[in-house]
Amino acid sequence: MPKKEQMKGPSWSFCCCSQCLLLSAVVNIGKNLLKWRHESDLRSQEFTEESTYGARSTHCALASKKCTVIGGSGFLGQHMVERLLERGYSVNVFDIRQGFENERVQFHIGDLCSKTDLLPALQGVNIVFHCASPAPFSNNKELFYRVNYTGTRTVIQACKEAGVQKLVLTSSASVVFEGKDIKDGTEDLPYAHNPIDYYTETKILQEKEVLGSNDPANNFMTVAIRPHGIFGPRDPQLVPIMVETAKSGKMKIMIGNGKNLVDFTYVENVVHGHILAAEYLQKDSPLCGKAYHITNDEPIPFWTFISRVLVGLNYDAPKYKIPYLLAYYLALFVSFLVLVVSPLITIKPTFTPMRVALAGTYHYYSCERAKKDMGYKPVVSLDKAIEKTVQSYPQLRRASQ
Ligand SMILES: NC(=O)C1=CN([C@@H]2O[C@H](COP(=O)(O)OP(=O)(O)OC[C@H]3O[C@@H](n4cnc5c(N)ncnc54)[C@H](OP(=O)(O)O)[C@@H]3O)[C@@H](O)[C@H]2O)C=CC1
Ligand SMILES: CC(C)=CCC[C@@H](C)[C@H]1CC[C@H]2C3=C(CC[C@]12C)[C@@]1(C)CCC(=O)C[C@@H]1CC3
Repeated sequence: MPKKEQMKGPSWSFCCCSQCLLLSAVVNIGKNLLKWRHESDLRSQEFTEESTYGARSTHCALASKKCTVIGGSGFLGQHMVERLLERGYSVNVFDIRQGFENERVQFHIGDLCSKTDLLPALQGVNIVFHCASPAPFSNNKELFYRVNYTGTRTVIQACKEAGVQKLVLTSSASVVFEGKDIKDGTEDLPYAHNPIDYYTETKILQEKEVLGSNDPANNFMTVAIRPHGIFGPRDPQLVPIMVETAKSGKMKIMIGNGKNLVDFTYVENVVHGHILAAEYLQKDSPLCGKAYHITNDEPIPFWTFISRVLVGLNYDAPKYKIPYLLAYYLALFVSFLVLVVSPLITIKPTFTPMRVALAGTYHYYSCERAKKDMGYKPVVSLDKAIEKTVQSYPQLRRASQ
């Protein structure tokens, strides 16, 4: 809407004959209209230029900017919150713990499996980002099922009850991965019949629930973002595990021939994909009820990525190679031994068939659908992302010997 002063009536000039008055009034109205039009063009230009979120986001961004990030204390969640605040959203965080301090954020601490806990965090909210999950390497099957599956059903019910219009789920590209090569996989690949672990099995159940609940006729729209291998500053998982493995001397051998391409996705790109999805998710948009891969769009050989991060932190890159199948059957054998001795002792092996599969196969995904439907383009290149990540972990850097 034009500002008040731009709406004010025409200003009268010195001659007071009726023709001059009329002429002057028309000229002034014309001038004011042109001025308003020009300023409103500038305003919308400014918005679309400052944002990388495309023209369609204008409507949504102006309509409602109140959101809740479920899992907002976690690695991805914290980055989501920071970017949303920068974009002018008002942000609630719902999480089982408070991961950081920020006076601009309203924290709601609770368990997402409880609707009573959830509802206060969803009042007056238009968009919910659901990026909470138990850690993928946990062995607790019951917890995965309870949080990822039944908990997500509770999130959906609570959203509907609170009148939330958009639900954006953080799923995972692994929902289609069965431990066999995937090259440039699209979202049309079927869900894995034999998911690599129980975490992935429950991510599949979760995604199906969220996409199945899409109901634009009743003003409830859902979309699932499938990132892969998220990394970046403050990640407690990927880089710390790599460094831990290197420190223990177990990072000397590459699994496979070292050529298998994999997606590693910088956290800011993942965040960008989520916000785009939320802003493009409209009643008539193709996003409704669909899944979208979000990657760096620069697949890299798994061992090249590992080596670049390790060398960046002053550790040695792995040098030796072991054939993939040999490593896989060895890991199967280790799992079998662990099972046999499990009544006597509990061992948590690091060398598991699932990890061998992740390290030795191709698994990279096409993000063409996200490019087409929401204008997605990574905002940070892989080179820059690795550089930023390495710099962000001074405490993990090996002192020069
Ligand atoms: N990291 C990766 O490479 C990938 C991750 N994803 C998905 O991205 C999402 C975010 O992952 P990431 O940021 O790495 O995970 P984090 O573990 O860092 O963050 C998840 C957050 O959710 C919280 N949480 C767990 N259970 C509950 C619960 N019952 N109620 C409320 N909050 C809960 C966690 O608390 P606490 O820490 O105490 O458990 C944590 O704060 C997840 O859905 C994951 O499946 C997808 C692809 C790749
Ligand atoms: C050889 C070695 C010790 C490598 C360390 C890197 C791994 C910790 C990561 C390499 C690929 C990553 C990955 C995930 C977790 C961390 C890695 C195994 C996920 C399983 C996280 C959750 C998902 O949704 C899928 C991810 C696939 C890739």
